[in-house]
Amino acid sequence: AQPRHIRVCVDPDWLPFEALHEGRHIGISSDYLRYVADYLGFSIELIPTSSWQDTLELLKRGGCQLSPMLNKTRERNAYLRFSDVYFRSPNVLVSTKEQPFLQSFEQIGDRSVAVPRGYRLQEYVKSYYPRVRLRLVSSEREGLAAVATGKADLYVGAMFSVNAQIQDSGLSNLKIAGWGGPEDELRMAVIPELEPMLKDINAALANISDQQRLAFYQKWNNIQVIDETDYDLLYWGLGLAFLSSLLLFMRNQIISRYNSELMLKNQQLEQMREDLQASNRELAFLSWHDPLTRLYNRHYVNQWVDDNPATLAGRHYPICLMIIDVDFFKEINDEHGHNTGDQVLVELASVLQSQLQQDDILARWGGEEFVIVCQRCSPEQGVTRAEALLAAVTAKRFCKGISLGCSVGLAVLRPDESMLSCLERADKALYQAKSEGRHRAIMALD
Ligand SMILES: Nc1nc2c(ncn2[C@@H]2O[C@H](COP(=O)(O)OP(=O)(O)OP(=O)(O)O)[C@@H](O)[C@H]2O)c(=O)[nH]1
Repeated sequence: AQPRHIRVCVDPDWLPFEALHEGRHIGISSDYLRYVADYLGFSIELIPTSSWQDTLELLKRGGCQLSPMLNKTRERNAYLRFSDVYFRSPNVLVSTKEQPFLQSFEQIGDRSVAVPRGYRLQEYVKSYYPRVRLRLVSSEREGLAAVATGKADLYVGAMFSVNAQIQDSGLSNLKIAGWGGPEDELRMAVIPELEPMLKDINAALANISDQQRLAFYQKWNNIQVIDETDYDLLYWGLGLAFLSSLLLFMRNQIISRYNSELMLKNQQLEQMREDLQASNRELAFLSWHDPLTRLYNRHYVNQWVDDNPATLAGRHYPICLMIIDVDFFKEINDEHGHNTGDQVLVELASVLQSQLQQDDILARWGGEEFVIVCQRCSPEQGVTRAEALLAAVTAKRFCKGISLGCSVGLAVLRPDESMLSCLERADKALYQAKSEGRHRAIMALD
C-alpha cells in the first residue's frame, strides 16, 4: 500500500530549482512534486531545514522521506533510491570579472573552487580533479559571496541557480567564466523503505507534457529576472559558448584548409619529381640514342669501340662494318616535305632492325646514313647480308607509297686496324657504290 502522507525536505536556498520561502516550498521542484503528489494521491508534509547538508542528514536518518530534485551520486545511493531523470541543467564556473575565461575544469589549475557542502559537484571534483582546491560552503549564496569577496577564486554550480542568485544578491562583479563539468541530471529521491513508490513516481513524471514542463521552468525562471541589465551574465555564458564553438570551427577550418594546401603542394612536388625523373631518363637515353629513330647514335658506337679494345684486338672472329646510305633522299624531302622524310627514316630504321643478327650493333650515323657493326661476320657473309638488306628495303612500301633504294659500303676489320680506319675504307666503298650507279653493296678491298 502506498503511504498517504509523505515527509518532504528540500534545499532551502537553491532557486530557481527549489527553496524555502516563509515556510513554503517554492521553485521548479515544488511544481513537479505537487503534480506527482496529485497523480499518486498523497499529501505532503514539508520539513524545513537550514542547509542542503541538513536536508541530506535528515534524509539519511529517515527524518524526511522524499526530496524532489537532486543528482544521483555514489554516496547518496547508500541511503536513497532515485527516480528517472526529469530535469537537466548545465553547470558553470563563476569568477570575478577580472579573471580570465576558462574552457573547462582542466584549466582550473591550483585555483580554489567554492562548492556547497554535500552538493554532487563536491563528490565529482574530489574524484576526478583531486588537485583542485575545494572550499566548502553552506549554500550557493555563500559560495558566490566568497568569490565576490576574493575568498575563493571560483564557484561551480548550476547555471540557472547561479544566475538567479547573482541577480538576487546584486553581485554585479561576477561573471560566468566557463563550463563547469557535466550537467546536472535531476531526479526525485526517496528513502529505501519507499522504493516501491518509484515506479509510480516515474509514471507520473513521464506523464507531464513538454508544454507543462516549459511552463514550470518559465514560471520560476522569470520571477528571478529582477534587473534586466543582469541579462549580460547569461549573455556572457551564451557568448562564451558561442565563442568557443566559433574558435573551434575556425581552427578546424584553418587546419583543413592548411591540410588541403599541403596535399596540393605534395601532389605538385610529386608531379615535379616524376617529370624530373622522366627528363633524366630521356636525357640518359638521348646521350646514347638518336631522338628520331630511337636507334643508337654515333657516340654510342665510338664509346663501344673505346670500351672494347681487348675484344676487338684479341678476337678470334671477323668483324664487318656496313655503312648504309639512302639513295636520292634529297628528292624525297623535296617532293614530300621534311616531315615525310623523317617518317621514312623512322620506317627505314625498323626495316634495318629486322635484318639484325645477335651481337650486331645498329646506329644512325647521321643524316640518312646508318652503320651496322656485324660481329662474327666473314666478307662473304657480309656481302650476302648487305644484299638481303637491300632487297628488304626495296620490297618495303614506305609512307605515302614511297619506294627507296640504298647503297652499302662494307669493310672487314683487319687484325691491327683501328675502327676509324676500317670505317674510312667502308666509306670509300660506299662512295664507289654510289658512283657505280647506286642501289648496290661493295666490299672494300684489303
Ligand atoms: N627529312 C630529313 N632529311 C634529312 C635528315 N638528315 C639529312 N637529311 C637530308 O638528306 C639529304 C641528303 O642529301 P644528299 O647528301 O645530297 O644525298 P642524297 O640526296 O641522298 O643523294 P645520294 O646520297 O647522292 O644518293 C639532304 O637533303 C638532307 O637535308 C633528317 O633527319 N630528316
